[in-house]
Amino acid sequence: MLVSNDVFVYNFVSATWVRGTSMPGRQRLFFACGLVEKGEFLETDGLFLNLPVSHFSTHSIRNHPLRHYAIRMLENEPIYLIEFKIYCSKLAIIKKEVSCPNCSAASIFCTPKCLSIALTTSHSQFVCQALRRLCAADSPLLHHHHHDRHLQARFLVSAYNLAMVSISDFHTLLSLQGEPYIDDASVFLHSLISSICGLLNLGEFRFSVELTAALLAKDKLNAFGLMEPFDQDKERSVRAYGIYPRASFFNHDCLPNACRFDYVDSVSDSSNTDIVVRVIHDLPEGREICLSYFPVNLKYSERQKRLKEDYGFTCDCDRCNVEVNWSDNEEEGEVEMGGEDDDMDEDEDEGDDDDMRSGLEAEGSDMVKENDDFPHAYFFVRYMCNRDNCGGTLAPLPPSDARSSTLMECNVCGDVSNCEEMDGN
Ligand SMILES: C[S@@+](CC[C@H](N)C(=O)[O-])C[C@H]1O[C@@H](n2cnc3c(N)ncnc32)[C@H](O)[C@@H]1O
Repeated sequence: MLVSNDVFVYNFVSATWVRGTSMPGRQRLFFACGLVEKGEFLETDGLFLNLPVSHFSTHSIRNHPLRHYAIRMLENEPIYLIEFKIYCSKLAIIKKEVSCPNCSAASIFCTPKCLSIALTTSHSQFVCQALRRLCAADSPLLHHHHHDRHLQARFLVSAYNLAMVSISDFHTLLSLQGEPYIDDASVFLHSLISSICGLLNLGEFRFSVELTAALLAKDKLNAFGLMEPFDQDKERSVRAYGIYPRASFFNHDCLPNACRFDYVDSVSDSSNTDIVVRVIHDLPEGREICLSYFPVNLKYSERQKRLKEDYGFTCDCDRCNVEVNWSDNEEEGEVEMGGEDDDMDEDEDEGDDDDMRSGLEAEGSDMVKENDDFPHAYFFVRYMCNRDNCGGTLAPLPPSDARSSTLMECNVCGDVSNCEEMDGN
């Protein structure tokens, strides 16, 4: 068994997943401790992985430049930040909004009841006052700086509120990976929070620039971005960030064996913000279950840059170990494999793909073939969506009646295709 101390065991559907700390330099991973069949999923139970994002209708989501932060810690009332307002979390779609009477410019709720619940939790007096002051703050630095500074300030207000309303949830947030790094941004944000909130009494924690920097680091390394709906003609942007404490234990791999789905726009109740992680293909016992932190079709240099800058590590996954030896031209070759601009065009590479497919299928579900110049070609053919400008990853729908599904769903555009047809059966 690949686990040592700090082990947590969860049961999901028919698979057992284990989180342990055994790998050198890598911590708290999910491991399959039995065969995990393709499509099986880490089921959100509406508790720790459930992150309601918005109560807007699909139409208004599309037309609203939403960006928000959410913290949902266990059963704590979540906090949602969208642009410069805080939204409640109760319902996915509401007809009429209710504003907080004290900071109407900053916070909106779905019903009066929801507002009254929030007043003792996510929208405490502290948050209400801090938001009012933050909206009124006319710091040239805020205007000067990136728009992200506002979002970070909102995140900090939410995080510090957590320390006051649920210390155990605050502990959970602080237990996530991410070391404090004191730089100009954290110093600026800490003094901003100090100026609008005063000296916070956080019990066992000392309100300090170190703590602010630690919170910012947790956010940076662990927040999940929930994207705007897919639109073939537009670049997709993030509309929400959320911290899902347990889902954030998944490490990254450039050829992931699991991928994340959300159904923000297609589910009409509050579970529309559940995160669902599904494995892409069967996994043997002991295999680490990894996600890709960004679309899988990025080039080696782009992936390394993002992982270094955003997550602070150098990736040495199997795919990177092959691509590190590629010349720039070869790298270009990979990206253009399917056409001019990052898209797959199956026709062009049909012959090669077929060879690769049969070779790898004969080997079982392991995608990496040693001594091959392009061992992951199969992955792109089989598991990358080929819709224009999509770049999503395909995973089978969950198994039903003990049978694996042959339907593959794209985690970006939502298209469902039949893999038997793809295989020509
Ligand atoms: C969302 S957390 C993943 C879970 C984390 N390992 C933990 O123990 O909580 C992201 C961080 O995990 C580490 N990480 C994730 N994937 C990694 C990989 N392939 N190699 C090395 N470190 C990785 C990096 O420090 C990254 O910033």
